[in-house]
Amino acid sequence: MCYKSNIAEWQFASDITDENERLKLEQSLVAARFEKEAWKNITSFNWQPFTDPDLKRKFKLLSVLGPSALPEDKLTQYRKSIDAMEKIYSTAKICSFANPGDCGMNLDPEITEKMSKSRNFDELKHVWQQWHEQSGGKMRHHYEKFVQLSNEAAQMNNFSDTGAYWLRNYESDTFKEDIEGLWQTIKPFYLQLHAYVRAKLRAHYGEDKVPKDQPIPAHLLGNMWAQSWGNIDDLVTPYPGKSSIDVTPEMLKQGYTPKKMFEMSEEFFTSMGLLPTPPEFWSGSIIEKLVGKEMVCHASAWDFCNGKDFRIKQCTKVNMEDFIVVHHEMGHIQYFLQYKNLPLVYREGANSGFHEAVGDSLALSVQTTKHLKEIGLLDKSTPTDHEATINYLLATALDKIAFFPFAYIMDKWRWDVFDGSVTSADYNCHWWKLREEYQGIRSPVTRSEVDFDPGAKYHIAANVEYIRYFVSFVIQFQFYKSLCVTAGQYDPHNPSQPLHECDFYRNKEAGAKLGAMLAMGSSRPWPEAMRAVTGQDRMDANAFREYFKPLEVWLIAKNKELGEPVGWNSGGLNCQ
Ligand SMILES: C=C(C[SeH])C(=O)N1CCC[C@H]1C(=O)O
Ligand SMILES: [Zn+2]
Repeated sequence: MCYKSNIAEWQFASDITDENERLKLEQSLVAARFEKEAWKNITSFNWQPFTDPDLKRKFKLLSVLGPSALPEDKLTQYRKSIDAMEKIYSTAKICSFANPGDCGMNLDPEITEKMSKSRNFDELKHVWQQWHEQSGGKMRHHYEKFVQLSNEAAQMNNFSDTGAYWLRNYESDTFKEDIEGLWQTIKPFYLQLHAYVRAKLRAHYGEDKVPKDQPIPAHLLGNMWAQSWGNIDDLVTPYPGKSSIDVTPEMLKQGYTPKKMFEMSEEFFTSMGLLPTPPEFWSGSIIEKLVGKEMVCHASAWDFCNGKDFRIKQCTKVNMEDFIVVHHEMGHIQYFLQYKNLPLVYREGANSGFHEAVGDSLALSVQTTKHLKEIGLLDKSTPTDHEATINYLLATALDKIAFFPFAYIMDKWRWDVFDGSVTSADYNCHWWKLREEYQGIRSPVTRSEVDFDPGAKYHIAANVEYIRYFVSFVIQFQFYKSLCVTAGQYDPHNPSQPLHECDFYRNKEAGAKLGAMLAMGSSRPWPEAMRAVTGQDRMDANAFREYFKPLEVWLIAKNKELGEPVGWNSGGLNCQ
């Protein structure tokens, strides 16, 4: 709900001190008292029989109080458990592999950089294990407390558990089935990508390190959580030297700064007739890691609900990966701007996945060879023949396809924990069971229930629901395809205009269509917002499959040629 972003939270997130933690807690208790009063007013009305759809929707959305339903002592414990985990995560440090005396490596930027760039099997294993030990390994008891209190709050709101409370956002009785159906559509393609990447990793690290028919060791994918594999594109690119969308070297050569990255992103939005950011955005945001302070570096966008104060906090590095994240965060800001005049209760995304999809939909246009040439980050002579296309689609697939099983298990694991089918005795075993079954990856070191590896990921430490990103990675291709058709940049019957080359930069019609949907906020059920952009009223993986079709054909043929088995033998993890 809009009023959740407030100054005390911002202060703690941008300057982690005991005093700021105390003030944040104090502020959240004040907010809880207000919410409880408002909730008592709302629920004193017999609103279910109301006939005015808009009034009824407002009462429906406001009639769920959330964790503030807890008595103050329990709410305090609930907040303290989450704040403690977020603080552990955001301040955790490890010692360097190469220089064991250097024990000041932070996740952002040192550890992330190492996981992305190192090709040393043992160094990657060291960094991976140390991070999991210093982050998740220090949180288990906080998480156990959080689960108990969060479920208590959910039940006070008439939900069976926290998972059910989270799913109300999607307003669908078949949501879990719909997600499973989308995963079944995407899974065959994921298995092909997994097989190909495993073959390439085996070629680099050797059969003993990356066995043919086994899950891939989790520390070799260029990312701490193996959620996006784009950073190992150099190891897996099909046609080396042909072309690469990683324009980081050119960004550095041209002296790009985080400020320039944000200004370029804003210009992409305004080129489509979308809204510019107000002065408060530039004066209030933190777009580089602060020196001499501990801060939450995980990127976030903030709406202070006064119609003019909107901010981003991001420890931006000058590279292509962060250039995409900048667009992701600016997509949140654009949504805030578009719905800022709606009643507070409607200042949300149509559902949480919509909010995550806005920036990514535009980033798909920004990253095209066509657009990168347009803004001078790619040489005009860069080829766009079939081999270049396969290189481009594979690099994109390393981020967009690899992500699905990770996003799915982030909440499958929590749904299972919240509904009680997994107890704390099996937290870690169940995590690795899902990681192996869905992602086909395995821990590089032996794990036990001394460890708490889920806590090594921000969204579990900070209690941020995650299936929103799974939804986003499906619908962003529906939005992208529809905006491309509107902009006359894609015609399914014209092979000279493939979907993946579409760039709707400066197209006002596409901007108007997207802006109109964003301005709806959460005032209408999300299928109506979906229809406003795509004409469809459901999530549909076909746009995604259409985008990657040339690559899927190529991967199937390549894996056959390599004699690479598709899939893996599961290690038969038996949790208690
Ligand atoms: C960039 C953000 C802030 Se909303 C983020 O958390 N994302 C964006 C993609 C997936 C997820 C992650 O980093 O795990
Ligand atoms: Zn986001």
